[in-house]
Amino acid sequence: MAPKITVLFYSTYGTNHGVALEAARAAEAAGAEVRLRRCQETAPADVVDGQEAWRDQLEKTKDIPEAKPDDMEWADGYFISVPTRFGVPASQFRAFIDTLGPSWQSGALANKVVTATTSAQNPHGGQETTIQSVYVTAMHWGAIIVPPGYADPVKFEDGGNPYGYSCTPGELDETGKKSVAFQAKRLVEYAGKLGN
Ligand SMILES: Cc1cc2nc3c(=O)[nH]c(=O)nc-3n(C[C@H](O)[C@H](O)[C@H](O)COP(=O)(O)O)c2cc1C
Repeated sequence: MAPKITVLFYSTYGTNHGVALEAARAAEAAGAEVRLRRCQETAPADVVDGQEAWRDQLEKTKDIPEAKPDDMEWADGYFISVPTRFGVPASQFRAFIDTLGPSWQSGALANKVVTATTSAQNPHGGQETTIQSVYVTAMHWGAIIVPPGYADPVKFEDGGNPYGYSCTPGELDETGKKSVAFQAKRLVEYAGKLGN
């Protein structure tokens, strides 16, 4: 059976949306069944509407289904991409995560493979801590974390974050896409090995 992967993202301005699209493409190419899901926008409508770039991004992704607990229960693995906010994941991601209490309690989140990516305005503005924060939550679920490490030569060209691909806005170039694809393929590979 094809491994089932949920690509879960939140994106205010499009960077993590771009990463999620690459991840979904690569996971499918690696043989997975993929659900691409976005975290619901929780910022007040007047705040979103007050920024053209934010409003445009929300409009652009309106046809991507919002993530539901079933998307997490269904999958064998998660590819998570979220922006850095003051060194940790955006609250829109956390708001979704906070709906997962019953799924966790029933044991439905255990034994999944997880990998994460992020973006931040500054290369040292919290990319590593954001990804690690996602992994801390994954550990509470009993997940198996699948970081890229330096297990592919592309990791010596993409900025070299071993926890997960990370970039600044506008930086997702061909090398970045190769890195995201490697990370997604590795996730699918390990989902398959575990055979949940
Ligand atoms: C409230 C807020 C907090 C942010 N905190 C950080 C930060 O701690 N470090 C940093 O480098 N960038 C920070 N940024 C910039 C975001 O990380 C950047 O906009 C994001 O990575 C873009 O991703 P997106 O295009 O998917 O929305 C912050 C942005 C906002 C709006």
